[in-house]
Amino acid sequence: MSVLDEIIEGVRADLADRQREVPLDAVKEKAAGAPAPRDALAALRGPGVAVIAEVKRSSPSKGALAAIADPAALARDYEAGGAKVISVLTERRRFGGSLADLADVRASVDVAVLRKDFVVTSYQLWEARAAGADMVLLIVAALPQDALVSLVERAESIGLLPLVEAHTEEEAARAVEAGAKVVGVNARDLRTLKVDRGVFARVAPTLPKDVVKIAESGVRGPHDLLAYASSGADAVLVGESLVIGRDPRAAVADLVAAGAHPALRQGG
Ligand SMILES: O=C(O)c1ccccc1NCC(=O)[C@H](O)[C@H](O)COP(=O)(O)O
Repeated sequence: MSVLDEIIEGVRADLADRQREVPLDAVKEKAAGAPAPRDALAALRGPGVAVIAEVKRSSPSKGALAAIADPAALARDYEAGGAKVISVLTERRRFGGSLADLADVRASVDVAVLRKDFVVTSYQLWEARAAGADMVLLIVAALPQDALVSLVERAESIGLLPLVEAHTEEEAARAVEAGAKVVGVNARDLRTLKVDRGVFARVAPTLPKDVVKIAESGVRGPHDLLAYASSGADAVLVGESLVIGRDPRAAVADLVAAGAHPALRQGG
């Protein structure tokens, strides 16, 4: 069994518990009362290379990273540094996250918020919207194509912008076929956890021009952002290097400054 399979097994078990406790209609009712979605697509299409900063306590590859007692305070620091979107890992067993973290973050910042999890059913989309999420991650490797297509459609229909994640050219083609407007290319192979920063340069050029391209994982500082930008990244998604550093606000600001360099893309 791969790491991804193991994670999804745990996600399904936790999901079954929540579905027993809270019927879908109750989640939908909560989603109806959630604040209107923020325009994440416009934020990502703006000038420069956007920074998506992640709230990440732990990971299967590194174990415990940072305690993060107050995710909302961390998110405010990220926003003050210039992050365009805040990503919140809501998976509990391996990442130490929760939907409560996401709701706290969403109530504390003015930028869009991404639910980063292992979504396998539309119930999780409704949960995301009910907690205030504006974007949701869908991982191609975790979903058969018919499920991916229907989750992309359902996400959009309830006001969530799907970020569809690929790791290979074949997965990127599946993301586009499923109708993704935003595709993330993850340098981390979720089956083996190996990080290869060269993956983005191989996969991103196969994506259509109008698709927003996000380079995920392995950003240690501005030099990695610049390398991804030179291969066509519209945005980078950064977790570990921000949460383990001493000054997350300054670390984001350094990335944002690098991404605003006039030699890089200017949006549109
Ligand atoms: O981070 C992991 O070890 C991991 C393992 C298995 C599935 C997903 C995993 N991470 C999710 C992510 O994609 C990253 O949190 C995100 O891209 C940020 O990456 P990084 O900046 O390298 O923390």
